[in-house]
Amino acid sequence: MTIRVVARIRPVHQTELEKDIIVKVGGIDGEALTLVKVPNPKNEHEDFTFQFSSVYTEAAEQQTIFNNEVAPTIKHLFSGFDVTIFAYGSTGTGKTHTMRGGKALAERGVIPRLLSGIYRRSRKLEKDSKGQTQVEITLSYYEIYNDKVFDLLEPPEKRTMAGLPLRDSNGKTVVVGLTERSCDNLKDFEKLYDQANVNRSTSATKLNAHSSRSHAILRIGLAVTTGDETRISTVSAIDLAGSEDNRRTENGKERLVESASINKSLFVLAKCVEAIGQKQRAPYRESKMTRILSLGQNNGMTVMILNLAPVRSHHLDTLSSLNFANRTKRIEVREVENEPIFKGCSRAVTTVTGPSIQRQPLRPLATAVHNATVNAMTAAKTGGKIGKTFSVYTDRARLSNTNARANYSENLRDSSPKKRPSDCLSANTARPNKRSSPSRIARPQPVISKESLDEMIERKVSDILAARALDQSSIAPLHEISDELQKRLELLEQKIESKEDGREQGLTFLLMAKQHAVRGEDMSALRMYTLAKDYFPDNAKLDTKIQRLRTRLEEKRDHRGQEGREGKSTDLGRSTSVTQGTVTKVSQGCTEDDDYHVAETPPDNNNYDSAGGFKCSSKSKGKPRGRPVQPGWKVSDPLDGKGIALTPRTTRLLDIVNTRDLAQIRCLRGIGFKKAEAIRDALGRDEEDEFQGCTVHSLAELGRLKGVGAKTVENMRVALGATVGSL
Ligand SMILES: Nc1ncnc2c1ncn2[C@@H]1O[C@H](COP(=O)(O)OP(=O)(O)OP(=O)(O)O)[C@@H](O)[C@H]1O
Repeated sequence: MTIRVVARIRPVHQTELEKDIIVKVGGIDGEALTLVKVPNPKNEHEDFTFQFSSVYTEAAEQQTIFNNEVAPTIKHLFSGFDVTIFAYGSTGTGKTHTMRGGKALAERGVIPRLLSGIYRRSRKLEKDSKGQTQVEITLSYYEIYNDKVFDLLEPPEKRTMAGLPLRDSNGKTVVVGLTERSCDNLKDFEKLYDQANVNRSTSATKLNAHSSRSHAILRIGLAVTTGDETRISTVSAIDLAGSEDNRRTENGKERLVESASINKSLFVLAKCVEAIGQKQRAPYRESKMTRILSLGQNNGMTVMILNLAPVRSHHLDTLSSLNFANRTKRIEVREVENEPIFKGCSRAVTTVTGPSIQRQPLRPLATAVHNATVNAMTAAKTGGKIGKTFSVYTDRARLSNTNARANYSENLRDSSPKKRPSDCLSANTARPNKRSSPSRIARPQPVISKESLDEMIERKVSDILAARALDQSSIAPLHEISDELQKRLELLEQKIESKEDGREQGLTFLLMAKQHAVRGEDMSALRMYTLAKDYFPDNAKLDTKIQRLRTRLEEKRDHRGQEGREGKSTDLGRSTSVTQGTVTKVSQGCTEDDDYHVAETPPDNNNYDSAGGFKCSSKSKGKPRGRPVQPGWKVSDPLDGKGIALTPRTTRLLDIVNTRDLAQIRCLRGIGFKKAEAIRDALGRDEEDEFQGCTVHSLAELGRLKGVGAKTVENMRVALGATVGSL
């Protein structure tokens, strides 16, 4: 199913003239309105024609738009599908009017009507099930203003300069720290919504007296619980800010900054749509709005309402919007409903259906009608002065659209919950068992030279990896592959994947080593180089570096030892013992700037608790510093475990990690929900549980946990510096 795009043309304003109307609408063969026609700015006698699922004129009422475009999605929302409804258009075209509308009953926009529909259905469901089914509705509402996210359910005084951060969680972008309010009835909703809208950034511009200066996103969470099964789905109703031509707005400085931010995010959105159309990687991360909207990535249903002004003064903006919408309508969205959550079900289920599976593949509708009127295209391209090109729909398109609305309802009916992520899982994740294909077995084996075999393998591997990156399910079936080829293919694929992972990790260690070395932190640099060695075992240059650092550290230690014996500079009380493959360090006075501190004496048994855990010398004397190494935990790093004293900062970091408490771990810098879960799972949920939970004793051990890595460790550690600084 593709994104449903419908166009709505607003009435002419009092300040505008009827004679300036340039936007015309039509239908194919006199059927429902689906066409928008706008003259070519270079040649008024020629029209650009665009086709959408539905087109609404200025006469269309709020109720009609809701009934036709939004009401049908409510049923699917209750079946566990996510729904996204967003209004797009340049400034003053009626986006806020469509989404929010006025206070009078007839003027109410899509959002209040949607809520009304949801409450009505909830009550019916609860009543019909005689209370067996319970529905909980929650709301969050926020705006993206100057590329910063602000909670609209909180008063503006509570805003921080930086706004709220975004995180990726289970394939969805979430706003961290957003208020979520439970809302039981329409009255409460309206109160909350009205209050929140007061908090929204709006200003008067020359083009709109109440121009939205931000993108506003209302998220309605629905949890339908029957017995021990809960189905969660979300509607996102988004009122985007409108693009502005600042030659016409005469915006002042502040408005210009806002405008630049709005235009930039809309530009990124257009780039995303363009990239999806060309099967390229979409630059979602270039703007917060595109990350949140995740056009083409979010499962479920997406409806875009394209708002247009009918008059000439908006001519270029109208064409630009139409062109954008024309591309958007080709984006496919996957109809996958959210998996139900069962009481007592472990989180591991969600990791299995993680981002790579839930995320939407970025590909255009292969069979989409390409709307291009050759004449119009040529005119637009050769136009010269107008720096915009338009790909335009032709009236003679073969697409039969006899009853667009009926088709839509049909589509929705077809998309009833037939696919569940878990059902799709095997299709998406399991590699096709090519050997079991009878056709393949029956086929005579082709005679292939070794060279061409190698070439075929490499090509196939790149194809598969590329396809996997885009969409697991889109891996093309492999034809005509012999058993031998298949075997080699799998081996090579494994090799490439593990090599890539390792290389990347090794390079990260090298980079960090260099950074430490530049800052003169020889001990840390040595540690990072030693870690990198595992990944580049034959690198002679690396050996030299490690050796040089060891020598330097030994010299320093000797120098300090000498100073100590001479009674000088004993305040730091540092010494280092560096032996082949092992750096032994014990802290006398743990400071903040270095993780590795040395004691005047080599480590002895006093530095360990009875179970082999670490005890900090001096400062934390008597306090056990580590926990016993649990069975199953492998300490292989020469720099780990015994002999290393930890700074307060490192200790704090390890303590947090060892709590296995997701909330605490998530507070660490660079750790989102997914990473926190990975860490917790790597350690075992609970020390007592069946995983035989283990404990992390050093940064190196932490860095080796799945999904962590040295860079993340360093980030967490550095960020903790401020909080433990006083220790
Ligand atoms: N279908 C419509 N019927 C009646 N009035 C409309 C309609 N669409 C828009 N308007 C009016 O046009 C004006 C501009 O609309 P609105 O503020 O919704 O535009 P917008 O696209 O949200 O603009 P911005 O991007 O600047 O926020 C408002 O006064 C609104 O009431």
